[in-house]
Amino acid sequence: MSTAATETTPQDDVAVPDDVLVDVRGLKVHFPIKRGVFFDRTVGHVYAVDGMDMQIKRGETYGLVGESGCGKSTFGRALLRLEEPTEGTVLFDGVDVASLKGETLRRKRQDMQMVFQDPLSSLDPRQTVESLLLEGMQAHGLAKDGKAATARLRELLSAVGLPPAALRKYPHEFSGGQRQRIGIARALSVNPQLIVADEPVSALDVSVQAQVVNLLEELQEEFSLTYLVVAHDLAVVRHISDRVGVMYLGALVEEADADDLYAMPLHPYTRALMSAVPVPDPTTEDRRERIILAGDLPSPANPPTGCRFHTRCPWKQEERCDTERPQLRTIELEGVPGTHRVACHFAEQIQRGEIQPHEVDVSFVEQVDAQPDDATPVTVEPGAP
Ligand SMILES: Nc1ncnc2c1ncn2[C@@H]1O[C@H](COP(=O)(O)OP(=O)(O)OP(=O)(O)O)[C@@H](O)[C@H]1O
Repeated sequence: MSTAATETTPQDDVAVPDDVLVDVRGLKVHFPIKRGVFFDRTVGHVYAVDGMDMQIKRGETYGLVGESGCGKSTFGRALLRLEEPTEGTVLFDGVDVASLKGETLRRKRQDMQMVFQDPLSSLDPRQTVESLLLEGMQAHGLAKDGKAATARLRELLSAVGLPPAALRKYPHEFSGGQRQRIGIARALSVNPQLIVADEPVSALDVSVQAQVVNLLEELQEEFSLTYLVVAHDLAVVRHISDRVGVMYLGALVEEADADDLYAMPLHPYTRALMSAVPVPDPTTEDRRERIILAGDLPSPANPPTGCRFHTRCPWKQEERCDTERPQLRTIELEGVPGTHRVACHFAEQIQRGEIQPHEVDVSFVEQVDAQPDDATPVTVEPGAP
């Protein structure tokens, strides 16, 4: 397979194409670690997001995956300016979110909403569903007259598959799946363009997960929504996403159209993550290597030098991996023009099989449970035997 690569850096000064809703360049969110009696001494930083560079296109679903602690949630929150960026820019519809203040920021927030993992903790238990939904609408001047507001509330409930009687109830009176529907209705209530869904189904029973994923897909179609879905679960992300980004210790290591990424993972970390997901049809052709990663995720307060993944990488080569941090590069694979990006010095050689993994147990998975096409999401535990 022939490959060619072009270097891109987060700071490249290129115009944002019309089809891009969110353009993120060199985004960093570092949290100070405070010590001392009055917590007035900064003794270090947690490099939660450390150089994110990506675009989300209008109307697409971008799935962001990675292990717990890699910075996914912080990144999602920073897009909505719920976290202050330390460095870098987030352009939303051409406007630099970091430059907004007061009323302009509040108005922009109407276009960007968040759906959380645990609806119970994100919904005030003392408020009825009616009050929860009205709150955001009123804050943005969308529920001026009572009759129109009531009609809108009913419309929202119907959109998320809840009966009008739900309006008078409190969050604890609903099941987990229903509560997530309320959380989604609340996000929808202000007519956003972008919804950041942070682990939207991981707190739900497996049987309910697919229903909520299907609902998100239906709503996207109906309301022309753009989604960033943040999840540790590759199966959920695969099901719902047009494109997928894989995050490791604060930055993307790989990004591609979902089908391409799953068909041809190029980064060693993506390969390891994927190798832990059961295949739908474990025939001889579909057998694949299971890669066991050595060690835990390093602390984001003390990330490794060079390639962040080098301490666990089964393909690690010589010194360059220890000392030089690889940039995300566009890899042009035959038949897949220019949409696959990877941050690995040796991606092409690994892909061509010129470099083999070492010091790890790489074995073929003989037997995995067959999964139907709309497979139940599977929790990915990198490194699990
Ligand atoms: N407000 C904060 N102050 C200090 N450290 C923080 C803060 N928020 C997050 N962190 C740290 O930043 C790192 C990234 O956290 P984040 O929640 O973004 O990761 P994640 O990939 O979403 O993981 P999870 O799925 O467990 O939420 C973690 O080490 C976390 O402890």
